[in-house]
Amino acid sequence: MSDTSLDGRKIKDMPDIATRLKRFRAASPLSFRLVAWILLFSSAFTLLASGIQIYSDYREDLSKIEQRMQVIESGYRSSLAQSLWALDQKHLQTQMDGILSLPDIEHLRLRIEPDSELVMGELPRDTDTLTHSFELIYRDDAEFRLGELTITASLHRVYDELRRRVGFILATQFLIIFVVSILILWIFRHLVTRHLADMADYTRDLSLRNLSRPLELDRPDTPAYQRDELGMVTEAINQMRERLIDDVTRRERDEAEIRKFSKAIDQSPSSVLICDRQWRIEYANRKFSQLTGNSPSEIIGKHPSSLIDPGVDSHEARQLWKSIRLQVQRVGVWQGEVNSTRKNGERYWEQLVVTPIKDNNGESTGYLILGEDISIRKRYEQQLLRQANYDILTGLPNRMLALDRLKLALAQARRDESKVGVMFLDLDNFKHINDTLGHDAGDTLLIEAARRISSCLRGTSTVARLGGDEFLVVLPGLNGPDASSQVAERILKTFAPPFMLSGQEVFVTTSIGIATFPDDSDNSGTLLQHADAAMYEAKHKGKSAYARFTPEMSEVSHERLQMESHMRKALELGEFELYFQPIVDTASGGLVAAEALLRWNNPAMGMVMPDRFIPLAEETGLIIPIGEWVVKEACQAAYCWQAMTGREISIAVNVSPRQFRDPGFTDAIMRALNDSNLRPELLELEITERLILDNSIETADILKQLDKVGIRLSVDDFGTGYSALSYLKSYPFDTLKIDKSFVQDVLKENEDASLVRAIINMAHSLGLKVVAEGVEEEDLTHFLKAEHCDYSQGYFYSRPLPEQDFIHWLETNERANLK
Ligand SMILES: Nc1nc2c(ncn2[C@@H]2O[C@H](COP(=O)(O)O[C@H]3[C@@H](O)[C@H](n4cnc5c(=O)[nH]c(N)nc54)O[C@@H]3COP(=O)(O)O)[C@@H](O)[C@H]2O)c(=O)[nH]1
Repeated sequence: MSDTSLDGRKIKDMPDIATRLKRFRAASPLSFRLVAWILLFSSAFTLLASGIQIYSDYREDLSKIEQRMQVIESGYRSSLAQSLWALDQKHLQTQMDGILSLPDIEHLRLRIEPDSELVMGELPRDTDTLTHSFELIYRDDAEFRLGELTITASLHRVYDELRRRVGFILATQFLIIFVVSILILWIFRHLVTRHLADMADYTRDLSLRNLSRPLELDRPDTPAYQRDELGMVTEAINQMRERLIDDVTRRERDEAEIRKFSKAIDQSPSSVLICDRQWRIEYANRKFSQLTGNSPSEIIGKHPSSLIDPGVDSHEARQLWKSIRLQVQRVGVWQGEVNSTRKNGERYWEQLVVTPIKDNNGESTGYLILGEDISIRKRYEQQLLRQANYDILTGLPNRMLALDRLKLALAQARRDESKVGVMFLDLDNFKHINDTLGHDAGDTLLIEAARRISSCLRGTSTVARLGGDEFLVVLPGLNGPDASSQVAERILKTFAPPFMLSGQEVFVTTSIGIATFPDDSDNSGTLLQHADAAMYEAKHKGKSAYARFTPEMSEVSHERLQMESHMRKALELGEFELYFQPIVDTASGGLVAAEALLRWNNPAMGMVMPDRFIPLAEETGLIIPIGEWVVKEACQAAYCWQAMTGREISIAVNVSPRQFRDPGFTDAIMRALNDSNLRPELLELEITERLILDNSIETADILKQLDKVGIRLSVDDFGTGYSALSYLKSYPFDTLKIDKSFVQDVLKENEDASLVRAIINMAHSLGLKVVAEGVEEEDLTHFLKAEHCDYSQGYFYSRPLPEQDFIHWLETNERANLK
């Protein structure tokens, strides 16, 4: 069967008909063959009939001759006998001449008794003869045998007649056959063969490109013609043509579909492998090649297991594919993640879905393997897992994992009836180191501290970073009460050598609190609280110390917990209040701004100062809603004073680092300004050096954003941090606040006076205004005036005041200034 394509080649059924018709026409035209057969049969029949007829005529001629000889016998016997008896020779001669003149009689021989003979005529030599003899008897009283006459008749005439007839019959037959043949030929050609030729031409030309033209014969289109054989063949060919059109249309549609699917598979974002029933790869799409680096030709015919990971034990790979095969057969699908290897040896994770490809009968004809590179997701998951369980900076387990390990250790200890030590460690002065040497130094310190703590522990122990500078150590299977103390001492000892931070040697100590299971508690949460309480105790003892938990300590720890729980409700209960401290023009003493300072008025704890609760608020994240409340209240207050006094008084608000890093920070600031209608230029945000040293792009961006809308920015507590002057140039600060620790001592310490002087000059050279904090004495104001310090703030002018008192102060001060 010849294959058929859509490019216009002959369709598969066509050559049969076309070549057959062509063969008929070329080698043995049907009409000729038909005529030949008709003529053959009719000629044979006619010849047979003519032969019979000729033979019958021949027999009749022979019989006529024989009859004639009988007639001669009966007519001449007696007269010849008379003539012989009478010896009348003349008469005898006449009689024999008479016989000889008869047709066909050629020879007479008269034997006369006893021994004479009379012969007349010639015996024909080259032809057949018929002879007839009869005796001549004379009857009187007795019978006398006189002789015998033998008559010979020639068949020459009979044969001549026979020949003539045969010649005639053949001539007429030939003529008839010729004429009939021509006639039949013409009729047959007119009625049949020319149409067959048309059909042959049609089918010869028929291709998938010109299926639209139907076969039409040059015949009347009447039912009678439609019903005859040619009509039926024509109809059959046209039906076949229509079926072909349908087939071609369907095939084209199918091919378009197949092309579409094939393109979709080829361009699929997932890798696609198609395997045969024996799991030999038959097809691989483009994504597969991109993913693995293998070209299709390299993997066609291979088993997919060979692609998983050559590094992986081939037995393992085979086992995996065995289980995949079994599951696909049983369940119809296998899904999972496998570790594969690219051609260049790079390992990657792949999510695979393996399904059978089934035919219409539900039989598997092959297998489809869809793959997706999930390396990034996997890495991300592993990262998340790591992030969820490990501290990124030190690589130590984090709080979550540490608590898990603690719970496991407690469960084991319950079974073994052993003890578990829980240690809470906090680096002494970490905040100060972080603030002064910067975050990088702080990070280095944490990493080194983690290393030193770990070096003091056995493999079964766990050291974790809980956050900030806090570490937890879990010591399972303690032998005795002193074991944990010994570990604590070892840790304190490893902290004795200095740490190299930012190129300088720094001595850092740690405070350790210890709680023991089951002596102090049998519950992990409580043990942690107790260890924390013990750690605070150790800190109070003096740094570089450890303390074991005692029941009295739980009260301190309890207080912290209580404060946190109170703080969570404080906003809602309206326990926070803003105090305002004036910032005055150093030269004139007139009010220019006020700093908003937060106070917490808790019914149970009384007035709580920010130093006590702000760190906890930062630690717990509560500083974000609290800080938002502060900015909002401060802006509203400043706007009220403006309405009240008719003059614009700036308001300075402290922003803690945690607040600043909150993604909603700038929005919260803008909301506060919008809600209060305060001009952005009247709001000043006080930012500590610690935050600036963070040095992240986000910090710079947020500062620029705030500056762009006109909000003023000041560096708070300048001098207590790293004091890197470069950042003052890079960031859009307006004001620099010299920390009170320098200001307060300028009159006592020459060094401090020089420093303050230098800071003022430097700030002015950078175009910054300077605020001196902690101005408690009048003499200080003289110094600051002399040094051209722009603004001053301190108890000398006013302590932070509740709003009403501040308004009062404002009015009083205004009046005093007016005088
Ligand atoms: N993130 C936020 N931090 C805040 C907020 N409100 C306050 N704070 C921070 O708390 C710290 C302590 O503040 P406070 O106890 O209010 O102390 C301030 C003043 O009372 C004090 N001060 C002012 N003048 C003098 C003085 O002459 N002598 C002296 N001994 N103390 C004085 O200084 C504090 C203000 O300092 P500063 O912020 O650096 O201008 C404090 O660090 C606040 O930042 C808040 O809403 N959010």
